[in-house]
Amino acid sequence: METRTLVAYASKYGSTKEVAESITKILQENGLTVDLEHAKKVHSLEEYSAVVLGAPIYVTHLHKDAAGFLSKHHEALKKLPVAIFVLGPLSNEEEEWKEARSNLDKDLGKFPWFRPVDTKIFGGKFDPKNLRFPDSLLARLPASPIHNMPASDIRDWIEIRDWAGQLATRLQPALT
Ligand SMILES: Cc1cc2nc3c(=O)[nH]c(=O)nc-3n(C[C@H](O)[C@H](O)[C@H](O)COP(=O)(O)O)c2cc1C
Repeated sequence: METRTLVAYASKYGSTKEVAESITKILQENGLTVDLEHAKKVHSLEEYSAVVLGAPIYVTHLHKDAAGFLSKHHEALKKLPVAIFVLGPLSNEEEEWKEARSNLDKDLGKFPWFRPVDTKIFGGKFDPKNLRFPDSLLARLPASPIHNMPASDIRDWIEIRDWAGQLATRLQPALT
């Protein structure tokens, strides 16, 4: 029987989607059969043997489409190997990465049944010119952490590809 892996993602401005695309490609290059889908568009996990979920952090929380995915598919996800990756930090400051990890742990703590095979944080991408409401409004508030923040893209594509490559071997045994 053919086994399939799902890469599901949530994304507001596309940077997590691009990472999900890169991870999909690496998994495929490593011999896995992979579908890439927006998390909201996934109706059933019936045909999948493993899942990779990707999402950005927004205002200290995992994107709602990822949280919704975990809630909606919780019975199926309990029985599958699942890896999660998250985009967030916009600089290399240690404090920002620690905060992202703590925010992620807090949100995943709401799903105590969820035991991912790996939980990875990658740096994110930020472009103040592309922000839509209400983020554009948030960026104008002097007290906001994104006020006057310059554009940045600290996604580390080598790290992303390495992670996906290792994931392929970790998900493989579950697929055989
Ligand atoms: C309004 C706004 C709030 C954000 N809040 C956080 C945050 O609380 N923690 C964090 O680590 N990153 C935060 N980020 C950074 C995003 O997670 C990062 O830009 C990510 O790459 C966006 O993914 P997307 O392009 O897929 O939507 C925020 C970005 C924006 C625009």
